[in-house]
Parts: sequence; structure tokens; C-alpha cells
Amino acid sequence: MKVLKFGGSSVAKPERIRGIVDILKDYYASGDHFTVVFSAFGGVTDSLIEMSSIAATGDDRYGEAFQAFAKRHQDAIKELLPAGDLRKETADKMKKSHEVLKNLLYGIFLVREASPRTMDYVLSFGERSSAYIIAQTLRHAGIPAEYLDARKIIRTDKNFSSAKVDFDKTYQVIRNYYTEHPKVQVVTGFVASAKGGLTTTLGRGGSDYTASLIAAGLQADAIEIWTDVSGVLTADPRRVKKAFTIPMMTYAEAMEMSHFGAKVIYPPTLMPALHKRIPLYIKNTFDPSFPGTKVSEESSRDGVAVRGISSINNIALLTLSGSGLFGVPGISARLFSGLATEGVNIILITQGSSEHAISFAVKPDDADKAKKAVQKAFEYEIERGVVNAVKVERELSVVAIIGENMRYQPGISGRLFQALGKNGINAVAIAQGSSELNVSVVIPREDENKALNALHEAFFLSDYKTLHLFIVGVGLIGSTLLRQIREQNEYLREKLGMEVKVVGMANSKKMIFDVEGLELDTDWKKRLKASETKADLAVFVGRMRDLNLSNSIFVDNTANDKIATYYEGILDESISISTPNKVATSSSYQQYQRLKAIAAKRGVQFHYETNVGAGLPVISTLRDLLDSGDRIRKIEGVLSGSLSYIFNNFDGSRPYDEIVREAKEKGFTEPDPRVDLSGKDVGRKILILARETGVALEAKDIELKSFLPEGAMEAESVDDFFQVLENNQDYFAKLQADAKAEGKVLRMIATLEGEKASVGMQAVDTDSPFYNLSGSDNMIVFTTDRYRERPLVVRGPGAGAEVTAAGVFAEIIKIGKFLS
Ligand SMILES: NC(=O)C1=CN([C@@H]2O[C@H](COP(=O)(O)OP(=O)(O)OC[C@H]3O[C@@H](n4cnc5c(N)ncnc54)[C@H](O)[C@@H]3O)[C@@H](O)[C@H]2O)C=CC1
Ligand SMILES: N[C@@H](CC=O)C(=O)O
Ligand code: NA
Repeated sequence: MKVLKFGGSSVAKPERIRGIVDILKDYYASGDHFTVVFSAFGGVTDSLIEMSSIAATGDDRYGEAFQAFAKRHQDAIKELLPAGDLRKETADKMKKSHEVLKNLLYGIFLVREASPRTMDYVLSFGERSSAYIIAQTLRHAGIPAEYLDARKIIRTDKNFSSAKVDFDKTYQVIRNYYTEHPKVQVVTGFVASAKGGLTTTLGRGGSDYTASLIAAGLQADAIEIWTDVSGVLTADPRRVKKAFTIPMMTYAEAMEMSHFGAKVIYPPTLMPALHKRIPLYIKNTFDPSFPGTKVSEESSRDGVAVRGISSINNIALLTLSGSGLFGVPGISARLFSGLATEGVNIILITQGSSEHAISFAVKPDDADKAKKAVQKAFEYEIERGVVNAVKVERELSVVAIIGENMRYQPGISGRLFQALGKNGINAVAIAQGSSELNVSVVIPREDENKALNALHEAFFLSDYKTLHLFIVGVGLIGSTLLRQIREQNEYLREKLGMEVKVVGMANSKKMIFDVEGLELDTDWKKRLKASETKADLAVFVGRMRDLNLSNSIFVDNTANDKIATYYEGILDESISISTPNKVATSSSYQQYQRLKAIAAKRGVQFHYETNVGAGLPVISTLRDLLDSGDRIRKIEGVLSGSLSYIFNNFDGSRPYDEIVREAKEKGFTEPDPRVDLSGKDVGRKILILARETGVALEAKDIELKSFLPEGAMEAESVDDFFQVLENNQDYFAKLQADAKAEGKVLRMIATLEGEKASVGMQAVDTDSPFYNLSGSDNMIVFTTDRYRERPLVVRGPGAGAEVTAAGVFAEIIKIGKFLS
């Protein structure tokens, strides 16, 4: 025997009922014994409440609501049953029944009062109408169905509106009734009866409970709760897009999930099922073949630690503290009886073993009442200053991980707090029941969605991690990065369990956002151009903060010097940064230090490897040397890809300015090539290397010898600058020819030795490690205590879109792994 139950949304419309008839026809054909419980048609219970309350105010417009109610049921009959005897019989019976309701409402209208007892009677018309009409429809479909008013079988006390069931009596009556009635019983959910035949109800959602009671009475093989969702999900799908159906869970876990607001199962339903060990399935009426969720004992040892994640939105946290609490027995008794007297429900309690403070969470509406109650209970101590005034914190939420097997697995709370911490979410209070069915954390309410998503990614292996990127600067490097991300996304998802979504992008003119991730196809440039939103860095950063998405990463691909001023705030919001832009790291030493300090304090990552040698591992190599205890004696390097290219290609056969233009076109120069040619870019790089080494230099401390002809740096624009280069062909030709005459080549070399850093052009011969460079090669030579005889060398292309973007991309992945 199986007990099925269909909820209000499953029977909200006649075409849906037809779908249910098909499901039940299959059951019947399979020979399974079954009985089926129905809720009122979707929305009907609310309409009954509404018409009674209108009537209770003495307003005769309750009649309109009643007419709509009666018509809705008559219309359903017409739709479900063809003209003929059965339809007539059904319509007449309904009409008669609804006459009683009409009279009842008139009574309420006259006495202007709808007591809980009257209301239970009124509400019973919802289920009594739906179950009767459906029973008739099933009969018409060839199923030997019989309508059963549950008032005949479920016995309760007279606690109207949420009556307590007399289990023994009920189970006995059910057994007898079903023995005497072998047909398919079509039962009204929610309603029951008390002594004297009074109508009672089992509480909102009580139809699930009806099914469970019948199943327990009959010792059924299974209960199937048919609803409009695909079982119990790992999290609320409106908040966590990646939530999925939990295939199986224990009764206790189902109970926890529903306590935290997973409205799939009405909690009391689980008790009869649990006592009689009857498995309970949650199935989707709109997707009947989907297995849904099975609730039984079976899953208790399947090793799944965290079954689901849930939250309670909006709570207030009250804290009672003070020396007067320490070691005094009876404190909590006083506290909680004070709250109980005021009827305050406590959601969560936590007390550290220092006994200095007790915190508890209540609904925000109860906060003031609770505060008053507690202050009254501790009036004496507060007056004497041994207990402090109660502290109230608002705008908080509780997030919880739920699972019965958590207690067998170490490291669960570690993972929980890592996921929260790395996303910059502050745990205001923590509570874990000793049953370890849930670990609850109180967090700021604004972080609730972020927390749920971060926790979901942390605990569900089948889940991939989504990185949310905010990219400013989509020029050469930025657009190359976007292409690389698009091409690599599938690999990342499959191999690294990571998905990269670009949520925001901006250039100097426009910006666009999409929380679901912007399309990175070949048309993104057009869409950015067409955007109505003007670029505004403050707005961009503000938007990133307000979206408050898990795993947010900020990427600055500009050469802009204002963006750097936003870095501090971004890091302070616990958002990691990757950037090829050297402005921040080469500005004042104080700012450089501050950025590193904030990143460390917030536990987030600040990456800028591409600042030196583009994608080459220069900064990371230096850090590895230092971290492992080596000492840097000297760093020498060719640090400019563009200058390298220029010197390697200028042999006097072509004009100098043409080669510079070529370097720019190939993407080696800075957006403004004067920054490269002047040596400023190299100066920034050696400055950064010095700082990484621990030498607190400022830009002005770098000795920089320009090799440009006079007037070049005074040029007002890039075009003028090129003009100066063009006008000085002889100058450059001579530089090159002089070097060549000595068997040398020209190199722009940066040096750091001790606290001294310099940049200048040198003519080097074959003895120099820099002699043989080609293309846009950079070469960094580290002479250290350990690499003294033969220095450590990093060499390779040190500029260009592909290698630079790849360097930034690698940092994004690194941040992604850190966030795991
Ligand atoms: N080209 C290379 O080989 C390397 C470049 N870099 C660095 O990469 C960065 C980017 O270089 P490119 O892509 O070549 O420059 P680019 O000029 O092609 O692109 C810069 C982008 O930043 C945007 N932008 C500028 N100011 C902005 C603002 N205030 N708000 C929003 N967007 C703004 C521009 O609209 C453009 O989309 C520079 O900092 C450069 O130093 C670092 C290593 C190597
Ligand atoms: N313009 C730079 C690019 C890398 O930072 C260079 O020429 O090296
Ligand atoms: Na690098």
C-alpha cells in the first residue's frame, strides 16, 4: 500500500488535475494498492480565510468572494467531467455543500466573529470540495475511487487550527475503515475531527501530515508527497542557482531542512513516518518520472557529510554579558524563563565556556520585547553594574549546514569558516547543537546570498566553483584575456572544477554588467560600445561591492593611475586583485606597503606578476628565493620588451621611428610609448623588484639615464614624439654604429645592488649575458648567496598581449584555487 498526496499547486487548475489522473491511472494499472490525499485547489484556503474575515467585519461583500469560490469549483467540474449523470451528480452535491458554507458565512456576518472553531469548519470546505471533485473524476477515468472525508478517520483534541492528533485512536480507526473500504480512497487533507464530530484542522500544510498519519495507520510501504518542485534541494534555488535535488536523506535531516525554511515538507509529517520507518518520497507533479528525494534511514551511513545548506533571513541577536554571569547557576533559567513569559521564541543560543556572555537570536519583531524581558529578569545585577545592558544587533541572518554524518568527519567546520572567511564574511556568532545535525553561523544579512553560494561550492563536490570577474580595461591585454578565458572555460570546468564568469567590464568610455556572466563571443565589443552606461570607476567598484557575489575578483588591465586609488577599498572588501598595471605598485612606497598590509589583513590576494617581465615568473622567483632564506646580492636585467625589440631590430637599415611604431603595433609598448622609451617603465619595474626584495625605494631614488635625443621628452603628444624620433635618425644611427664598431650591442639595463638602483643604456659585448637577446626578450639575472658563482636567470618574451594576458589569467586561476 502506498499513500500519495498532492498539494494545492498540483491541483490548482483542471489541466493539472488531468495530469494527476494520468499518474494515478498508471498506478492503478500497475496493480499497486494506493490511497490518495488532496489539498484544496491552490489559493482556495486563502480565499476562504479572506471571505470569512470580510464577513466578520460585517461587510456583505464576502458574497463576491464566495461566488468566485463556488464558480471555480463548478467550472472545474465542467472541465473535468463530460455532460451526463456523473457531472450532474457532482455539480449538485457541490452546490448543496456550498450552500452550507454560504449559510456559515452569513452566520459569521451576523455575529461578526469567526472563532478558530468556526474557521476550521469554514476551511474544511476547501479540501472537501477538491477531494470530492477529483474522486468523481477518477471514477470517470475508470479507477474505483471513493471519496473519504478525513474527519471520519483522524481524531484530534479541540485545539482548533492546529489540533493535536490522538495517534492510537486514529491509527485504529484508519485500519478499520480501510479494511471495510477496499476501493481507492480519495481523502481530504488537512481536516480532522474532535469529540462530538467537531471539525478541526492540522495546521497549514497539514495535508502532508494527513498522508503520513494514514500511512502509519496502515503500515504502508511508502508515502509520496507530490508537489511542484523536484524534491528537497541542497539549497534554496532562488538564492543558489546551482542547488540540486538531494537524492536521499534521513528523517532527521529532512526535519532540520524544514526547520530552516525548506518549505517542502510540513515538519510534523515526518514523525509518524519516522516511528513506523516508512520511506517518504518527494516527487514533482510536473516531472513525474524524476525520482525526487527519498527520506528514510537508508541514507544515514552513505558518507555524505553535508546534505543541505539553509538560512534564516533576518534575525536579531541579543547578548547578555558581564562578570555577574560567571559561575552563577540558574542564569540561563532566569534568562529563558524571562523570555518565555513574554512569549519570545528563541532561534539560536550560544554561550562561550568563559560564561561571560550569552547570545541568542530572535525574530526582529521580538527584539525589543526580548530586551525588555531580559533586562527585567536581571534588573538587580544591571543596577549593580555586574551585568551589562542587553546588546541588540540587527540585520543579521543565520546560515546553516545540515547533515547527520557531519559528526563522523573532521574538518567540516574548518571548511565552513574558510569559505566564509575567504569571501570576507564575518561570523558574528556560532552555534552547533551537540547532535551536530547543523552548524549555524550568524552573519550580516547583506552577505546571506554570498554565504549560501560560497558554502554550496565548498561542500558539494559535484558543484564547480564560479569566479565572478570584474574587469576594467579591455584594450589589448584585456581583450586578449577575455578571448583566452572564453577558449579555456570548458577545460577549467572539467579539469579544475572552476567556471569563470565576467560579471562586469569597462573601458574608458562604457561599462556593462550581467550577474549571470557576460557573453564573451566575438560581439562583446559591440555590446560594450552600445551600452548606455558611461564608464565611471567609482560606480563600477560600487556595483561590484553591492552585488556582493561570492568569489569576486577585480582585474585592472588599464594603465590608468586613478584606478590604483580604488585598490585599497577593494582589498578591504575582501576582494582579490590581479593586475598588469604597474601604477599602484610603483607609486609611493607607503601605498605599496599599505596595499600589501590590507591584503594580508583581509586574507585576500593581490597579484601583479605581470608588472615585471609580463608573463615571465620574475616576482614569484624572487619571492621563492627570499622565502627560502636566500639573500639577494644583485639583480640585473633587461626589463623592457619594447626596448629589447627596438634594439634587436634597429640595424640602421630602417628608420628608428618605424621600428618604434612596429613595437607599438606588436603590443610591446605601453599605451603611451614615451613611458617605455624614456626608461620610466623600466624604472618602475626595478623599483618594484627592489621593494619586493625589501628595499624601501621611491621612484626618485632610481638613477635613470635617458638615451633619447634632446627635446624628445618635451614632445607634447605621441605624434610629436614620433616626429622628434624621425628628425633624429642620425642620432640613433650613430648610437648603433658606435656600438657595432666595438663589437657591441645596445641594451637598456636595470640594476639593483644593495640599496642602489639604476637604469641606463649600455653597449655590451659577447661577455655579457644580455648580448644574445632577441625579439622582445627580457632577461633577469639574480645573483644571490646561493646563486653566486652562476646566477639564476629568467629569460623569455617580456611583453606582448598573449603572454601578458596569460600571466593575468594564471593569477585569476591562482586566486580561484585559493578561494577553494
Ligand atoms: N603590453 C604589454 O606587453 C604589457 C602591458 N602591461 C600593462 O597592461 C596594461 C594594459 O595595457 P594595454 O592593454 O596595452 O593598454 P590599452 O591601452 O590597449 O588598454 C587599456 C584599457 O584600459 C581602459 N581604460 C583606461 N582608463 C580607464 C578608466 N579610467 N576606466 C576604465 N577603463 C579605462 C581603456 O579604455 C582600454 O580598454 C598597462 O598597465 C600595461 O602597463 C603589463 C605587462 C606587459
Ligand atoms: N611596455 C612594457 C610591457 C610590459 O610591461 C615593455 O615594453 O616591456
Ligand atoms: Na612577470
